[in-house]
Amino acid sequence: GRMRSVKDLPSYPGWLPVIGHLHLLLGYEEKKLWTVFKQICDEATRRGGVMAFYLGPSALTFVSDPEDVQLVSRYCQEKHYMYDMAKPWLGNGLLTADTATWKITRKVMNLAFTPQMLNGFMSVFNSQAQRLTTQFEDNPERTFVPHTMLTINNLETICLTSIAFDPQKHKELFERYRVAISNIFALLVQRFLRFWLQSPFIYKFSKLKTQTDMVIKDLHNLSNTVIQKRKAIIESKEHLVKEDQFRPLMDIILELSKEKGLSDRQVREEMDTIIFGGHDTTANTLTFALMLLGSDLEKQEKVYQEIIEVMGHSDRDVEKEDLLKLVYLEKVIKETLRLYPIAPAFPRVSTSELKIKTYTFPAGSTFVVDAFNLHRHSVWGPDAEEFKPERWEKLDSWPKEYMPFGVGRRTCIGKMYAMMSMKISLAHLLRRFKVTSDISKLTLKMDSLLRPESGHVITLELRK
Ligand code: HEM
Repeated sequence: GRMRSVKDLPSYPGWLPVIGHLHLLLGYEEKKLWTVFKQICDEATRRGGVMAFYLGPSALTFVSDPEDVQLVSRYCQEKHYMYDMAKPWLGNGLLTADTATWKITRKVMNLAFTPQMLNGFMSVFNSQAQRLTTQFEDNPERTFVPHTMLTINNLETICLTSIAFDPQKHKELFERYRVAISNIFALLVQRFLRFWLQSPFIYKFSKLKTQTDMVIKDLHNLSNTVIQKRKAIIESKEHLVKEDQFRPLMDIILELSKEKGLSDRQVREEMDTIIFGGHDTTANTLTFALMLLGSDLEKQEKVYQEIIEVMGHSDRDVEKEDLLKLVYLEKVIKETLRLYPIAPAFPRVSTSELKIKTYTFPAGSTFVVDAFNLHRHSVWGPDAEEFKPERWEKLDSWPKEYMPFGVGRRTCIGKMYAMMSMKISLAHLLRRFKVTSDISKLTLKMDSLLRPESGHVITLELRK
């Protein structure tokens, strides 16, 4: 058939000259952002799986059909300028780096994210899961929103494993860091949504910039201090490390940095990026998993029976060997990430001409991969909306219609870390408690991630 140009693309209703669809984003509110975003994604699906949404004059093309998503993930490596808004904090760390820089640093970082390193983290994952279980048990309420406890636990874990910062020893500093990190994203998203502030000139004189700069200064101070201290420790002592022994990521990266010529600043940017990438991602996924299992007691029982089969009726730590045997639990986590991909969409920019359906896109076009709808595409079958961990028995381990950890080469570096830590947390929690909840009451919101907004209460019953 005849190829058409971008101008012929169906466009989302409500387009206005000059500003395009930006006015739809006005009135910043996380819940609204998710509502608008979901409407755009759903409309794109209705319009045949490819549709434009205009940020001013520049089009974002939404795609959610498996073949189109494949093309975009293969041919569009460059990140969108909206990532630049996080650069004052994360600099050229993996997440925000331009492709040329990323190619070099990702190779170095891959050398740190090894199975040995993860095995060394098992003790931290286990003690953090024990801690969480105790907190749930000590909570005076049997029915409560677990989200804050999960989020704090998640941040503690990433601080321990990445920079060996122990929140129990530095309670005040940790609390300051926790508040700063929860503020920074709200501030960055505000800049994006108050689109006039995207202009560096206007932004320069705004109150938002003053606020943001202060928070970033705090965040940088903390990571700089911790890194410098650690560097001194490493250099002052003989560093004998046994295999499988815990070593924070930073040690490995500091070592590699000498070999590979990373500056102190680069080390800081990578550590800040790791902490950002891992600070509440597993917490959100765990909240969704508890909601799903709490609303389906039959499947929860199946998980429980598996845990008992593998670990017996003890409260011992989860060992490396156990992880491989907790196969149904793994399916539960995958299915949770299918229905609730915490990163529901990824913007990417093409570096060459690209043909999608009947349209020809020039280099420099922006696509938004809509993972939320991809995960509900008809290829998943008529029960795509249902929580069915069993479906994974018949699927490839990572089918191409499944992208909870991102697209193309710039996928999540923390995927194995996340799977391991979530498995361990759930094994500890689910053998101690029976969870009930009502997922039909769950509402969602979005800032940098997809999060529960309300209705995410759970009720715990201690298992005998
Ligand atoms: C359930 C847990 C997690 C999910 C669903 C998840 C998802 C993702 C996704 C979708 C991306 C790609 C983002 C994009 O294209 O812009 C990504 C990138 C990244 N994630 Fe994760 N993530 C998780 C946990 C973690 C953890 C625990 C860490 C750190 C230990 C981490 C560190 C990173 C980093 C550094 C990147 C940038 C990678 C690069 O561009 O090279 N993530 N993650």
